[in-house]
Amino acid sequence: MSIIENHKTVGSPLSEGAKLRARDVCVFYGEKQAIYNVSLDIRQNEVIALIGPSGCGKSTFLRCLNRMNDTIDICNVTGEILLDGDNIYDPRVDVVPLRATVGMVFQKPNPFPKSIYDNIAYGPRIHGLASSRVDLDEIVEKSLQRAGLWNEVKDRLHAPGTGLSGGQQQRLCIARTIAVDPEVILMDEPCSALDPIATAKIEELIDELRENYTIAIVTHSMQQAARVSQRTAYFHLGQLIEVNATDKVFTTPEHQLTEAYITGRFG
Ligand SMILES: Nc1ncnc2c1ncn2[C@@H]1O[C@H](COP(=O)(O)OP(=O)(O)OP(=O)(O)O)[C@@H](O)[C@H]1O
Repeated sequence: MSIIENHKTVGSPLSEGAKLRARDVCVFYGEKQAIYNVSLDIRQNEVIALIGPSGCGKSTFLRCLNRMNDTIDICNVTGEILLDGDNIYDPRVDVVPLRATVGMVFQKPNPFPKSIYDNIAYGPRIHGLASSRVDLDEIVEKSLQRAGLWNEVKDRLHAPGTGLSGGQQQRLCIARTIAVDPEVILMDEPCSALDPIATAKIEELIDELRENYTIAIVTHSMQQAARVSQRTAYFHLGQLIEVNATDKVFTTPEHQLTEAYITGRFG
């Protein structure tokens, strides 16, 4: 029997007082199963990194956490995901406010073809978060400040967002996520399109954001996982193999598959 058929998750996938709890989550694309019975808690104000070889299901699992997989017709999710104890897959849940509370930043910066100001103001307008122009101005400024972009753009708020550098665009997308008052931010390889300097800025920002938000980040870079996260979850062929404190995962992993991956024997 292969290791994977026989595996039991090691580490501590469950915890007290978690912000998000995934229980026995399976994901299917049509007939094909991509995630197998994953149970994992994500704690308040932590950065958790999801790592593993290409195709192991990191992004699929991340997208379960704010029902982004609902946008893929053939995708079917079973199991339970609780946000502060409430099942986000309950049919009564409206995914629009859910995706504001559990926001997402994608691999490639995707600003709207609008001004910097309107990129940030768009969400608060739809969600009715500002009662006046002054309110809206305040949200825009605060979000850009939290995303570490305010000083670079405050004199050109009405210039197109697409005119910013790649790293600035990604911080704009983070500011846009922040503007609708999220509690959790999901990041799917947010630095893979960025140079090392822009990457360092986003990593610094992730560390600052942890004070106010809970963050789950998918990354291919083990150095990045080590730099930004407190816990790391290792996925392999759709299964959660190990979750532990990040320094433990990278120094004394409990599972031989984790060890093989971090030492570069596959992946
Ligand atoms: N929209 C889709 N339709 C069908 N199959 C999909 C779809 N998205 C992902 N898959 C399949 O699900 C499995 C997990 O893919 P996923 O993208 O979640 O992995 P990943 O670990 O994030 O990979 P990578 O590191 O390459 O981005 C793969 O076998 C992939 O081919």
